[in-house]
Amino acid sequence: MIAHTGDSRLASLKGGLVVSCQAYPGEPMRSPAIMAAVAQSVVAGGAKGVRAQGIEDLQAIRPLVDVCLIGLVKRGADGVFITPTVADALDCVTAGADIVAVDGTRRDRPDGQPLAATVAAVHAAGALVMADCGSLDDALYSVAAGADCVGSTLAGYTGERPVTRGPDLDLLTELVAQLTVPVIAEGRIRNPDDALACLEAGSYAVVVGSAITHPTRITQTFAEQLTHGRTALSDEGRHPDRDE
Ligand SMILES: CC(=O)N[C@H](C=O)[C@@H](O)[C@H](O)[C@H](O)COP(=O)(O)O
Repeated sequence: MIAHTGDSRLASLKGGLVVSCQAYPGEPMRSPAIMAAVAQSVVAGGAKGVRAQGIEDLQAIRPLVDVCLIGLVKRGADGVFITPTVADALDCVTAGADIVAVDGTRRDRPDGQPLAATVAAVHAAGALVMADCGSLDDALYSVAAGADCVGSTLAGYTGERPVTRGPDLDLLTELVAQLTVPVIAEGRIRNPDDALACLEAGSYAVVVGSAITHPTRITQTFAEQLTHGRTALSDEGRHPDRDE
C-alpha cells in the first residue's frame, strides 16, 4: 500500500492551521449553510485547510473554499464512529473532500472491512486518507494500511491514552519520531500556544476545532472562569460531542 505523502493537497497544509468546522446533533449551528459560512470565515482568517463532517456540509463548503478540505462522516459517538465504512469514505470523496479522515484505530469496523480496504478505495477515487488515531499502535497500523497522514484526533478517547489537559504532546513526539508520514496534531488544542507547541513537537499541521468554531464551548470556558476563578479546570479533557 503506497501512501501519497508528496501530494500537493497534503503539502498545502504544511506548517499551517486547519480548522474543524462541526456542529453536533441537536445544536443550533447544525446546518450546512451555517457551517459553510464558518468555513469561509476561518479561511479568511488564514486557515490552510478546513475539516468538516457530514456529506451535506461538505457539499455546501466545497464550492465556497479553495483550501484543502478534509471530510468525514460521523456515525454516533462511540466505538468506530469517524467515517467507519468504505462507503462513507467514498461518499466524502464524491462530496468534494481532498482528504478523507477515517477511524485509524485497530478496532473492528462496522462493515467488517480492514482499514486498508478504505484506504485503497479512497486512493482509487483520487483522494488521500488521514487516519484518526488514539495511540502509537494505531498509527503504525494505519501507516501499514497505506494512510497518507495520521492524526492524534482520538488520543484520550479510546482508552489507550490519558485524557490530557491540552494536546497529547507526548504522543505527538512519539509519532513524529516513529513515522515517516506527516503527523497532524488534533484534539484539545485550546489556544495559539498549544498550536505552536504541536508544531514545535514536529507536527506537520495543526487541526483546531472547538476552540475556534464551537461558541457554546468557548463561552463555557469564559463563564466557568468568571464563576470559579483562574483555578477552574474548565477545559480539561472535555469534548462537546459527548461531555456537555
Ligand atoms: C474525538 C472526536 O470526535 N473528534 C472530532 C473529529 O472530527 C471532532 O468532534 C473534534 O472537534 C475535532 O477532532 C477537533 O478537536 P477539538 O474540538 O478538541 O479541537
